Amino acid sequence: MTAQMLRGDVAVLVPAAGAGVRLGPGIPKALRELAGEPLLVHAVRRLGAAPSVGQIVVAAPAGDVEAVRELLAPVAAVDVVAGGASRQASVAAALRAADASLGIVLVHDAARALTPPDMIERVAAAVRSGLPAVIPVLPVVDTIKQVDDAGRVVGTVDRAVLRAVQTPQGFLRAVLVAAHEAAVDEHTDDAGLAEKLGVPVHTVPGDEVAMKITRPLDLRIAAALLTS
Ligand SMILES: Nc1ccn([C@@H]2O[C@H](COP(=O)(O)OP(=O)(O)OP(=O)(O)O)[C@@H](O)[C@H]2O)c(=O)n1
Ligand SMILES: C[C@](O)(CO)[C@H](O)COP(=O)(O)O
Repeated sequence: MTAQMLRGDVAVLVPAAGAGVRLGPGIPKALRELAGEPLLVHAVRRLGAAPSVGQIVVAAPAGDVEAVRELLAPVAAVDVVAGGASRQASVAAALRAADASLGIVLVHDAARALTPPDMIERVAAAVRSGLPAVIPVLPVVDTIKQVDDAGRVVGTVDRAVLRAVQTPQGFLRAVLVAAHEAAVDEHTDDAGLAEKLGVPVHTVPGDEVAMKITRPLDLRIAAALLTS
C-alpha cells in the first residue's frame, strides 16, 4: 500500500486516545478492528482522500504512539503525538503539533471512522469561505424529553431547534488556538469552547455514515455499512 500524499491547506487533528469504555473491555477503541482494520486506519484513509487535507495529527494512547506511527505509515503521512486524559486534552496536544502555516484546522474523532471525504471537504470549504467555526449536524429524529433526578418527565423539548453534532468540526486556526487557550473546563466538543469565546458557530449538513462508533451495536452497523 502506498501512503497518501497530503497537499491541501487544512490540518486535521484526530483525537484517538480514548479507551472505548462504552464499547466494552478491550484495547483502546481507535485500535479495535472493523472489517479487519483498526478504526483509526479507516478514519485516516478517508481523511487522506480529502483533497483539502495537508496535515494529519493523531493523538494516540500514550503507550501506543510508536505502534500507531507504524500502523499509519502505509496509509498516509501522519504526525503522531501522545493523547491526554480527556478528549479535550488530546485535541490540545495534537493542536500543539499542527503546522502553524495551515490556517484552517479540523478536529475529527477517530471513532467516526467511516466519515466520507466529501463531508470533510464540505466542512473545510465552509471555513475557507470565511466562517470562523463550522460543525456538521443532523436533525434529531427521536422525541426528546427532559427528566428530573427521579427519572420523571419534566417536559418535551422542541426538537425542531435541536441538532445532533458530528465531526470533523472546522475552525480558523486562530479561533481554535484561542478557544483552547481560554478553556477553563471540559467540553464534549471543540465548538463548545469556541462558543464560550462568543465566536459564531455555523452548521453544514452532516452524514449518517459519519456515526460515532460508541457502543457494540455501532460496530455491527458500521460493518454492515461497509458491505452495503
Ligand atoms: N482521553 C481521550 C478520550 C477520547 N479521545 C477520543 O475522542 C474521540 C471521541 O470520544 P469517544 O468516541 O467518546 O471515545 P472514548 O472516550 O474512547 O469512549 P468511551 O467514553 O466509551 O471510553 C474518540 O476518537 C476518542 O479516541 C481522546 O483522544 N482522548
Ligand atoms: C465531538 C463529538 O463527536 C460530537 O458529537 C462528541 O461529543 C465526542 O464524544 P463524547 O462521547 O462526547 O466524548
